[in-house]
Amino acid sequence: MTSPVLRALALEKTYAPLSTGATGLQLFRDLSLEVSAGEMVAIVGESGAGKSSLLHLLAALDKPTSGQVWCGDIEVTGLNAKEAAGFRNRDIGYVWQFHYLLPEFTALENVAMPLLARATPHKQAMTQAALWLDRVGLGGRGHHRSGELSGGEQQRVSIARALVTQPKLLLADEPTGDLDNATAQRVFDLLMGLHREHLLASVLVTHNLDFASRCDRVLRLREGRLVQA
Ligand SMILES: Nc1ncnc2c1ncn2[C@@H]1O[C@H](COP(=O)(O)OP(=O)(O)OP(=O)(O)O)[C@@H](O)[C@H]1O
Repeated sequence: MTSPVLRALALEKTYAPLSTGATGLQLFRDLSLEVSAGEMVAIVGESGAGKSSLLHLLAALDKPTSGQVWCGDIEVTGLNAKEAAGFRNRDIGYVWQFHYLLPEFTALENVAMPLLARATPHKQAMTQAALWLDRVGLGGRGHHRSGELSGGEQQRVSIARALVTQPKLLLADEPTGDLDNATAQRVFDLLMGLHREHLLASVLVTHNLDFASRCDRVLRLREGRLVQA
């Protein structure tokens, strides 16, 4: 039995009350999660349940009040800001609801960005980016500025950008939330295909119960914990 790629252990996250009058909030209590290579776990839950906040903890974009996150043998929760940035660049592919591409840069340049950020030689980065654009079905669009592409195409580019570094872990936060039904279906199929092909450990946050049901497991975030949906 292979050990899980991702382990979240007894996570707690509490926001303290603020002097502005904002009340405190206990978002997670004793929340645990394990995801293995080749497994896609869907996380569903009401708006405000904490789905995005959980992905932020898993990706070292935020720290829990207590508990640990491990990715392989890296204790994610123990990383300082610089180490966390390196960890995200190396080990995580993150797909957001909004693509966050740089509109003035070409699709190729956007996909190459994470490789260039880790000082991969320019030519090598561009070759890898072109391969990944091909894999998401946009081989012919590499020299178009990302702002000239449709919403579905932009999300495909952002998937290529997330995976160009060949991470072990894929975190996707409502990746189809901004798309019409047919485009959402195509983008989900693409993500699922790449997940399987690369044997990723994947966590998909979605409000789409049809997509969730196609994942290996569906967990519902309720009252600060993950429960079987
Ligand atoms: N820095 C913060 N301080 C206080 N509360 C916060 C902070 N960040 C998030 N929250 C609160 O945590 C809760 C969970 O937010 P989150 O965006 O994770 O929910 P979600 O399940 O992803 O919602 P949606 O489905 O609408 O995207 C919300 O009530 C939000 O206001």
